Amino acid sequence: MTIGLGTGSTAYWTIQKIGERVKAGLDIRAVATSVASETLARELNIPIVPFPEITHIDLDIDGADEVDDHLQLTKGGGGALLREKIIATASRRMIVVIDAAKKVPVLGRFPLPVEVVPFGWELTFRRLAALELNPALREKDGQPYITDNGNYILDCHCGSIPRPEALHTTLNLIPGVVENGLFIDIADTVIIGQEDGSTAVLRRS
Ligand SMILES: O=C[C@H](O)[C@H](O)[C@H](O)COP(=O)(O)O
Repeated sequence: MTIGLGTGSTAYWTIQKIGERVKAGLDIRAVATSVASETLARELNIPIVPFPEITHIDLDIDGADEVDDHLQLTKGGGGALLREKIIATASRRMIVVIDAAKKVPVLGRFPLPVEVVPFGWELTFRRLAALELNPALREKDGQPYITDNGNYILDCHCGSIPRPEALHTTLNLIPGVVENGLFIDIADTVIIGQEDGSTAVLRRS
């Protein structure tokens, strides 16, 4: 199988486990959704397949920042949303792993990350502000945070998102927006780790 490796503190453990199984003889190859996850995979001797050789991706396993009742997701808290969405939408199946605190009835408690090109980002910022999305430029060490793709992130403190499909379309039609963190109709299965150590599984109907 060809496996998509997610990004973040939850995906980290998935990659560790896959690394253990590869060491024990599991025959898979992988594609990573961030520089950090690719570095980790290489350290664990998980074979990384170059893009020209990929004909299909069987399964993508990733974390999320929020999951709603319809299995729509918010992602990008770690800044990897663009690569994550490219890999997730190219995969036959996507499994999302979260802890129970990330399962919400309606998205919006977690700020929605929007990746934008640095050129004229202030204009893009104003477009988002005009939509009352309350954007904030993500920073690291007092400088704009730079994604693996050389872009900026605007975190939108927009509150409840009752119609994520509509917001997703609105955002991606704005010139300067590269991608947003709403993953619509992409996740097939969500595995929720509960505080008592058990898991709950949600599946797209
Ligand atoms: O950009 C980062 C990704 O979308 C992560 O999968 C998401 O932020 C969840 O990360 P974590 O498992 O660290 O909470």
